[in-house]
Amino acid sequence: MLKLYRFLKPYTAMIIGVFLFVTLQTLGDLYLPTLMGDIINKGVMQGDTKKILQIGGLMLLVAGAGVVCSVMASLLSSKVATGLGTILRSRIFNRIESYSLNEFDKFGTATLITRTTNDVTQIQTVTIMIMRLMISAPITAVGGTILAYRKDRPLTLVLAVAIPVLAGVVAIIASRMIPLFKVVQLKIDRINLVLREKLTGVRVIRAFNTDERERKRFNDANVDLTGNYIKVNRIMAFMMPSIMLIMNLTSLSILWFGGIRISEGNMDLGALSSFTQYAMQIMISMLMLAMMFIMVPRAQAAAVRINEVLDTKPEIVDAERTKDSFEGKGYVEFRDVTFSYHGAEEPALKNISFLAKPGEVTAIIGSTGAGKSTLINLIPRFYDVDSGSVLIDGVDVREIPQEVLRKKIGLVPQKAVLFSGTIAENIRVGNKDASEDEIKHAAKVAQAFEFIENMDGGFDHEISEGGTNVSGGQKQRLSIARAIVRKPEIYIFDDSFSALDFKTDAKLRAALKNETAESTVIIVAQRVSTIMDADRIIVLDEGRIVGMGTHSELMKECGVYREIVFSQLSEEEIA
Ligand SMILES: Nc1ncnc2c1ncn2[C@@H]1O[C@H](COP(=O)(O)OP(=O)(O)OP(=O)(O)O)[C@@H](O)[C@H]1O
Repeated sequence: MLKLYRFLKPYTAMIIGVFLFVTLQTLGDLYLPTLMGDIINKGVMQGDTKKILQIGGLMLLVAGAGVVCSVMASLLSSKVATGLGTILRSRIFNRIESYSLNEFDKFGTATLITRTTNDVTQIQTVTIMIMRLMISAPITAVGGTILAYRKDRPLTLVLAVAIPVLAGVVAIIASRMIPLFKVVQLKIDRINLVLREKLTGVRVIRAFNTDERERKRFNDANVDLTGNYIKVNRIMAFMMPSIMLIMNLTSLSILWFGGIRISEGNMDLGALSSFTQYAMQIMISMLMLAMMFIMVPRAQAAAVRINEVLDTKPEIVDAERTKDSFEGKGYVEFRDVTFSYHGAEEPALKNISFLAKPGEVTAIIGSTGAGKSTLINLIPRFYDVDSGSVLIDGVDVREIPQEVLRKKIGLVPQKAVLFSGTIAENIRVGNKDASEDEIKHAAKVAQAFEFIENMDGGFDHEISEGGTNVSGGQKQRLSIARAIVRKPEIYIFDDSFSALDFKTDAKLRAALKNETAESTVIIVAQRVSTIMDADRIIVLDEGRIVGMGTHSELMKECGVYREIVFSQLSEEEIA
């Protein structure tokens, strides 16, 4: 956790302020029992009303000042802790933003959300606690003991017995509670995961009537977390009465032995009253310290999880020496590329070599799981190759700054993603400087103009979260318009026409032809009709290229291609 506290640097002055106010408040609190003793001895016992009012006034003043200090300390410590929370959240977010897909695969989204929200809140809460108690608890414990000792030496023996007993009980309880606290975060991760899947997959869940199964999954995770909290609270329930018992027994012993000492004339009533209060202050401060030691490991677990995110360096970073002078505009070349996902036994792509040129359409076809999307993902450098190289305009993608590389590419992913906001804003994601006319033109090419115009508000129509208020085909067309408005050198369509009917598919491809005349177009498709007239068709099978050429060439030479074609087209269409 200390590692995270390096982010507290901008708050140094405020932290010093917190420590100062807490110290003043604690000193005030320690002074009050002495004043109480004085009021009894010098005022009440002597029947001196003036003295009572005098000391009483001073007590009010000290208590009032204590309240002001406490309010100030609370205010400043809250500011520091929430400030730390803000810094941590933005650091985590920035780090996650820099992750390549490998790191996303490694963590999973549910835990990244818990780490950015819940774990940071843990750190925030404990930081306030630490700032308040780190100073006040030791001062109270030590100062209280000295002052109590000065009031009556032999009576301190009671404390010498009570404090170790209290410490022992708290240690036993803490040792049981800390492991339970440590697993809370993991259980919250689980709930987040189930909840996320349930919410994003609600249509499938309804369609397949798996509500019961999902409810059970959520209930299991929920009951598991509740069970954990119940265990914690059971221990807490045992802790409070035990501690109160020890504290009350201590008070009783002090009053008992103090009474004996008073009757023997060795102590006065004022000293006994002060001593009792000091004893309580000492014990409460020890309890607070114990609570801190219980809470810190929980925050420590959160800190470890946050540090894991912050310390995970993205595997894909810009090279120290990057190149941005290119020998062309849109050449994509794979040279003997082999790639495996982390932890996979077999490479997803093996010895892939081909060249896609500007002004040409290169299509990739193959059965599901053949490696088509994987191949596409290597072009914008979402993953790095194991061996071989992917070159854009003669430069290895690993040597091109990622921003420059991705500016060259207009990617339409397999699963169209829309963000909440207007249709125009969604298209503008492709090019933030696009004019209204450019957006309309892109929509026209993507065959989206008509349906957009028919919507309430047209281009200002609001897309709901996750794009649920547009159809699958509409989503795909908006996603295509987004790529077009970018005017990239390289277009990549990853199975982006699958949700379109044949007529719209054909119209869109015809309109695209003019738009992409000078660009390199790479199309992944399941439908042969979509790619039949491509300049080059690459046939992938189990991660290898098993055929490359035009439709007619492949019909003659490539068995796998023929098989795909025969399974989809009628004989007239083939001819
Ligand atoms: N993130 C990942 N981590 C591990 N393995 C993966 C990952 N993504 C894909 N794979 C595996 O890599 C292989 C190729 O997957 P890919 O998505 O490239 O196939 P595809 O040809 O695009 O299939 P489809 O047409 O069904 O989309 C598959 O065996 C798949 O299980």
